[in-house]
Amino acid sequence: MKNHKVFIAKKIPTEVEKYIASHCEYEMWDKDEKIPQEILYEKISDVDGVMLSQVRVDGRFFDYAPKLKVVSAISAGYDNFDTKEIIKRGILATHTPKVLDDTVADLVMGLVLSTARRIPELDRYVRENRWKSSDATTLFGKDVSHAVLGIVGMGNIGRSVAKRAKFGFDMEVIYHNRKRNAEAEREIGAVYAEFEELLGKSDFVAVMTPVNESTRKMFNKGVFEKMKDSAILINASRGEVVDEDDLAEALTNGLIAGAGLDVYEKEPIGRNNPLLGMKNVVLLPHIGSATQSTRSKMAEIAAESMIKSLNGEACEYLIPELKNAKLTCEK
Ligand SMILES: NC(=O)C1=CN([C@@H]2O[C@H](COP(=O)(O)OP(=O)(O)OC[C@H]3O[C@@H](n4cnc5c(N)ncnc54)[C@H](OP(=O)(O)O)[C@@H]3O)[C@@H](O)[C@H]2O)C=CC1
Ligand SMILES: O=CC(=O)O
Repeated sequence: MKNHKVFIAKKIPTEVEKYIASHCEYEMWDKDEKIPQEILYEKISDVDGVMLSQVRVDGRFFDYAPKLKVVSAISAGYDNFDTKEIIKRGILATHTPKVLDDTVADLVMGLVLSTARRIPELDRYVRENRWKSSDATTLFGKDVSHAVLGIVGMGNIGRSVAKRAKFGFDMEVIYHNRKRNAEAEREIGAVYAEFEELLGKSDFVAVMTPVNESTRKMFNKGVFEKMKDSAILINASRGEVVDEDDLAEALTNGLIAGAGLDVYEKEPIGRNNPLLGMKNVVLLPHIGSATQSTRSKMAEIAAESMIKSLNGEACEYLIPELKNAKLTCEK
């Protein structure tokens, strides 16, 4: 008899499903589309653990899951978690940082290159049979090599971006965090800058902070005014870190030159979003960690974390707020 019952709110690889099946009774939402909220709330009514991503986990969620002990996010970001409520209810919460750093950093550099050299725009130009001469100055872009990259949020992913920028493109890397990152300074030669200094110096500003009280709408009109008018904003963190109305205005009025985005205030993006009509913007559908291999590893870690937590074994992937509150998985 298996002791625990869990619900997996998202399709996961078969190997990971087998691993869960060997430890628990389980049910899984195995469709590609997102699970409807009413089905999720029904499915969690008698489970001890749940694995999910991009679902709001708050008091209401817990009210539908009276037996719940563990919630395991298949993502590095856990801004969907109401951490105060999690601590109040004594629930264990885990996430999947680090395993996706290289994959997300590759995509960030992809956004840097595709905005700077206008790759999606010029791909359309060729397909639409508008190519007459490669000498036309109207096709020129900006250099990435040797340019200044300002990283706001030099954490796990920020550091992987910095490595690529420094050692792959010989960029000058500056960064801003609330606390200095000694490892990034020592290993990569990244130089700490105050926020305003970074804005004024950077050719590319890459945002890699979580969304929290200190970062929500951190990038707004006042900030765009302090950036170079030739600068490009890259955001693969969370849409809420950028005021999207102010960004659209800044791009229209030439306060900044372009943007490469993987994340938005509303996802999927609304059909009337003005960013859709701008050719100096490259838009991706929140796919930072979306490779087969990385998503499989994330599901594996999330599953192991859930099972270990349910069994009262040590788990390194507890969210930092629980570690800070001295909560552990161990019985
Ligand atoms: N597009 C995608 O698919 C993905 C997006 N993400 C997003 O990326 C975020 C970052 O991930 P990860 O690198 O693992 O997280 P980390 O926690 O390792 O790094 C976050 C960094 O942001 C800094 N930070 C936090 N608040 C501020 C602030 N107010 N000003 C400046 N810096 C700040 C932190 O430093 P300090 O505390 O010293 O300020 C820390 O260095 C995730 O939270 C998630 O939202 C993650 C994975 C995939
Ligand atoms: O956005 C994705 C994540 O892992 O966080």
